Amino acid sequence: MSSLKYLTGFGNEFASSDPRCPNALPEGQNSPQTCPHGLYAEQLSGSAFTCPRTSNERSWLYRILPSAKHLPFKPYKQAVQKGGITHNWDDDEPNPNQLRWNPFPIPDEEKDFVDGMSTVCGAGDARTRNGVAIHIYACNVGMKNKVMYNSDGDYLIVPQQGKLTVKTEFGIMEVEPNEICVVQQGMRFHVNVEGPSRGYILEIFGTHFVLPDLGPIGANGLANPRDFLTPVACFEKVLGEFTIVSKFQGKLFAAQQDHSPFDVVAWHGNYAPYKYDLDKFMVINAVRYDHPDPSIFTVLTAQTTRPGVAIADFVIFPPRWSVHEHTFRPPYYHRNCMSEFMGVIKGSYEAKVGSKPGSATLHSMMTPHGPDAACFNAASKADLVPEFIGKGSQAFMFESSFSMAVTKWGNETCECVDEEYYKCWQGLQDNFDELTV
Ligand SMILES: O=C(O)Cc1cc(O)ccc1O
Ligand SMILES: [Fe+2]
Repeated sequence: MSSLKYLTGFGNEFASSDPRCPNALPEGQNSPQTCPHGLYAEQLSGSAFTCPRTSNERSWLYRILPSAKHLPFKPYKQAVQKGGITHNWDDDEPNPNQLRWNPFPIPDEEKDFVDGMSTVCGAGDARTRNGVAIHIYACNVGMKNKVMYNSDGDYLIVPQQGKLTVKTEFGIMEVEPNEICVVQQGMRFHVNVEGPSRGYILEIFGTHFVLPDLGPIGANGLANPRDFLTPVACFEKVLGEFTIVSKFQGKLFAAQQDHSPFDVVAWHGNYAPYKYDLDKFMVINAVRYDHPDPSIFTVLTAQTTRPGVAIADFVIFPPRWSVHEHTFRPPYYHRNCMSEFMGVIKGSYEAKVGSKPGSATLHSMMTPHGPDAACFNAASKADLVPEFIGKGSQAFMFESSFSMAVTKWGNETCECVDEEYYKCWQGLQDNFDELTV
């Protein structure tokens, strides 16, 4: 059981001060002539200064040394032979096929979170602040004196195997599989792992995740704000060589500094990392007939400027009761004007018999998909008694309004593309009863 403490709530105006150094938060103002304990004041802005209050995000950090004290950045090369991070969406030819990846391999050789990250697909642009990228991480050692920050966007991290200890400037979070965390643009973070670890990352450029509106659902439900956990201030004063890796315009750069960036003694504001336990999701569904759209399972959404249209939604398929009458209960067959990237955290996904943890699928814009033949045949004949589905399972979807390109690594060099995927629909029979026409 972890002894870490957290602040509760989504997007609150938090304030946190490391109890080892009392009264470190300046009172009544953000930038006193001299800060308590000789600290430096530093603002981290997550939105334009002039954003409306509802979307204005910033935090004030009181730290031993300002982030500016580092040596110049130079290009950083990930220790990978194939793959790695890219925003080059013309890396390969467009691929409209139904795609499935067998569980992404975890390397045998030592690899940390930064070097173990490769981009599968994405679209849009970090420079013009509108886009999305999906990455896989597969690693087995903690980052040594290496610390990362993302200048391009926010990371929503979905661990599938192995607990992550994510140390940030704001404090430390432990994130287990079936939990997620969000580390926003600019925040320095360090990832420690306890062994072979793997997961999925949704990156958004240009905005931040919010909770979806609830409309007629009312004031409560889906992911409840009080279940989001933000770390508390926890500083270290460590002198020594630190490598700061910056992801900037889709490329990595590294700079050296002689002190730990985790030297924030106190902070306040509403721009802070958080984690969420997917088991806390309050599931809503049909209780009479028909299969609702999966938007009912949205945990977090990153909206475009078009009302209701997301750069990306994070959607889960949690264990739940299925009670619909005279209904084909699994997902319907469909073609979507959105891109659907799905992964499996544990168990398997209800529409695909035998789908495996650590695997993924991509059904791109207008690419037809739906239950495989085995699922269709079973569900068409099933006795429609109330049934608890997905016990011990958790699948999820990153759904995006962007038409995503698959990278060369995603199409080929990851070496886990399931070339047979299309076959799962080939067994579907023509059941048309011509006698009734
Ligand atoms: O394709 C999928 O499996 C995801 C999905 C699930 C669902 O319940 C309805 C629509 C949908 O796209
Ligand atoms: Fe779908």
